[in-house]
Amino acid sequence: MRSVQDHLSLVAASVVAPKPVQVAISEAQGLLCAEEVVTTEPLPGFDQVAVDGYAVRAVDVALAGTPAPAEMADVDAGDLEVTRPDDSDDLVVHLPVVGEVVAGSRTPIRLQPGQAVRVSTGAPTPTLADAVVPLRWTDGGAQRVMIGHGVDSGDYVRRIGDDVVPGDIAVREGTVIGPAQVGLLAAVGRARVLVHPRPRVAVITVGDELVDIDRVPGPGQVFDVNSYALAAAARDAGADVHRVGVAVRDKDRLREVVEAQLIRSEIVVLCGSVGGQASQEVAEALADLGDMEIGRIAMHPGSVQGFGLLGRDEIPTFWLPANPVSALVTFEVMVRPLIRIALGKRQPRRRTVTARTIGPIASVAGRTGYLRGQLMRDERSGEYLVQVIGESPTGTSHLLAELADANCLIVVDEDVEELETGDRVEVMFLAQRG
Ligand SMILES: Nc1nc2c(c(=O)[nH]1)N[C@H]1C(S)=C(S)[C@@H](COP(=O)(O)OP(=O)(O)OC[C@H]3O[C@@H](n4cnc5c(N)ncnc54)[C@H](O)[C@@H]3O)O[C@H]1N2
Ligand code: MOO
Repeated sequence: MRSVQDHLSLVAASVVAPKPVQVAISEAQGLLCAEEVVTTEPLPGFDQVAVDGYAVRAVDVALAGTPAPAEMADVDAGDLEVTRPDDSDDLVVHLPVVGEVVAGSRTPIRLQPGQAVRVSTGAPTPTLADAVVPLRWTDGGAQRVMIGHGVDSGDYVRRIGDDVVPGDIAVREGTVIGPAQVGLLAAVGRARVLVHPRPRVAVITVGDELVDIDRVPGPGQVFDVNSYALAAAARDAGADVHRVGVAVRDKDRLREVVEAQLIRSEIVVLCGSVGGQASQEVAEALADLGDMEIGRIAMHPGSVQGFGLLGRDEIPTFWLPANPVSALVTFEVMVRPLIRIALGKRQPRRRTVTARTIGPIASVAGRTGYLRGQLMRDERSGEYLVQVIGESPTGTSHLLAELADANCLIVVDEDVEELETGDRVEVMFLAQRG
């Protein structure tokens, strides 16, 4: 019997990541960037107004909002006036408003000393203006504006290159492209980006008793659960999935179905009939396509598994055991990491933590156990606690509802048969629920 680690090393060595491709940035979400996206233009691309208000020279409004001297005469320097309103001890500055610039305006406006320009957020800053007085500190005047509060040079102005300057890396190679990265790509004018594409995964189920969910099962027949569940697991891992569904077991027809998937996939997953009588027939169908090795892996559930490099392009092809829990657990342990490697992920494995058991756990000696569990956190100590779902470690691989209740897999070492309450054990997170 081969150990999980040895089998995993063998299958992982076989994966060939698809070549990076250019995709539209709207298609890039969730994928890994395969290039250093170097900015060629500054961002913002020009000095911009950051708030609705009046563009001014800060020196012209320096007195606004300052206490009036005890004795003062109104200052009138050309069009600029400084006065003290009757109802206040503080000075205000009055400036002529010589124009208006809105966002998107193409005609540059020049401001002379002692003038103001009405501006809106995103508008190009008028030449010579070095600050904007927000509307709320003014009377909103159209011909002349009264300003009750001074600003410093640079206030409420976004400088060219504030965000990124030419030569900056907007998105690094290896970064997962999320909403902010998509935004940055658009901001620097990139319509397309080089990414690691999703590996294509085909899922085929085999079994005489299987019918698709759009049919009514006859006596002894069951719905094909696994092609749906495995397709969902592959998609969850990041693959581009083709769910073939139930294939007939006839040797020639099955070979054709598998062959058709080998030329359009990076990974093929077959599920069903690997352990029992029917396996011979499936094995014969696959024999023409390459060596499929069927053996026992030291894990439970899901010890019987097949793996081979099939077709002209030696496509990693898994043959997974069909009990629904075994199918999903073997996918989790063996196939998911391959999909993650093909995606370019640095960390292909699920996050694991050490947890303390809150009850005894039985496992099968000589095999690594992947048991359904409920992971919790002790509110006071912050420590992880874990409870196994179900009692028996064997004969329960059909209990899919138990897996649906689990939020983790408890990973029990090969040489451990019994964990006692309070023992420490490794736990693998499954997807977060709720
Ligand atoms: N001769 C042996 N028989 C079996 C062994 C063994 O070692 N030697 N191991 C048993 C264990 S444990 C498992 S797990 C399975 C291995 O998987 P198979 O692929 O051979 O399983 P099947 O016999 O095809 O099906 C098992 C079980 O699962 C149901 N099933 C099958 N496909 C689907 C599907 N797509 N959706 C839902 N349910 C499915 C099937 O009806 C059976 O009840 O083999 C044992 N036998
Ligand atoms: O090998 Mo089976 O997957 O234990 O139920």
